[in-house]
Amino acid sequence: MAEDLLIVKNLKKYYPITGGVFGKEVGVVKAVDDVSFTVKRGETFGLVGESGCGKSTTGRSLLRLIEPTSGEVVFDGTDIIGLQGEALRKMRRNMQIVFQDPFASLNPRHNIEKILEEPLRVHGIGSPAERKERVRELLEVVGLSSYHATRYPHQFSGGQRQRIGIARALMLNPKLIVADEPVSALDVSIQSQVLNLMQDLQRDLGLTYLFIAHDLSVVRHISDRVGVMYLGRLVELSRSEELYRQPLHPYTRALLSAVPSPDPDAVRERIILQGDVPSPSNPPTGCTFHTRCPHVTDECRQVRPDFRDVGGGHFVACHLYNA
Ligand SMILES: Nc1ncnc2c1ncn2[C@@H]1O[C@H](COP(=O)(O)OP(=O)(O)OP(=O)(O)O)[C@@H](O)[C@H]1O
Repeated sequence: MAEDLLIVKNLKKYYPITGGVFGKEVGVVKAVDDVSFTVKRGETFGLVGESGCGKSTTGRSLLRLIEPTSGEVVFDGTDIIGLQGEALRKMRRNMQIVFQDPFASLNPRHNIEKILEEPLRVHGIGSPAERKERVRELLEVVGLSSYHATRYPHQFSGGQRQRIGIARALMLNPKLIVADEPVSALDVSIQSQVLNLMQDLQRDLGLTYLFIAHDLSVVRHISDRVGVMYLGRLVELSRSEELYRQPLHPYTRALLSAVPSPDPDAVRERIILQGDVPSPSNPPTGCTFHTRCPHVTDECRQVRPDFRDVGGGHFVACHLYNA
């Protein structure tokens, strides 16, 4: 069995920008622009970056909820980009998503039983009695009770709704869960409960997570490895402890300088990013971060840095680390 459950290679998603009376294509938004990474079986890969950097588009493209413009996505040994019809449907059972806003993703007119049963019905799995049983089982697994099955989404708190979102994702026994900002809408006190639940489920069910967040402190403890995105590209990728101990890319360092350190004696440089994130429809030449980088040189303005392994699987796209 291959170690990598998911291999993403040169993934791109460009959205056309149309204009004029004839709706001609006048440009493109490079939401995801040549992203490559792998996720090992059983690991949690955190994908972080500011709003609009392309995290969600990456997560959805690799589930084929959005059609990527180009690239390769190999899941469990199968390139899923070319899959259609029944083959795609079968593959999708193994890859599920948990959304940020559990309320928006749950049909308010359906009770929990109907919501949770739906994936099983769609895939023609089990008899009505077996499906009912599975719903009750999953409610217990996510820390709710079987009597919750007859209630409606509005009767639950935010944290409970996210537990329901997680139960729905688990109904088909997936191998991979893309968790797209699963705790961002929750109170801080509830966030850690949901994160702990996700970690317990990962251990008990052997799940693999792609965990998307804008907040580096949220992914820190849950992730084995972390990829940092900026303007549609990965700028740094490394094991989680290493990224927090020794961030290399000036963008990662700036993001981390805004996160309070658990060590009160740690002296962190304060980096204030200049200006706003440029538009992904007109990204800067060379290194796309150069317009905001405190270390910018002429080379950065002209030459796009390679995404290089600087040792032990720590990748960075920055001219500061050229050999
Ligand atoms: N359907 C679309 N049409 C055009 N542009 C889009 C579309 N969806 C996303 N974009 C643009 O693509 C870029 C990446 O968006 P994406 O939602 O993936 O970012 P994100 O990092 O997940 O941000 P957020 O956390 O705010 O969702 C943004 O500039 C966004 O405006």
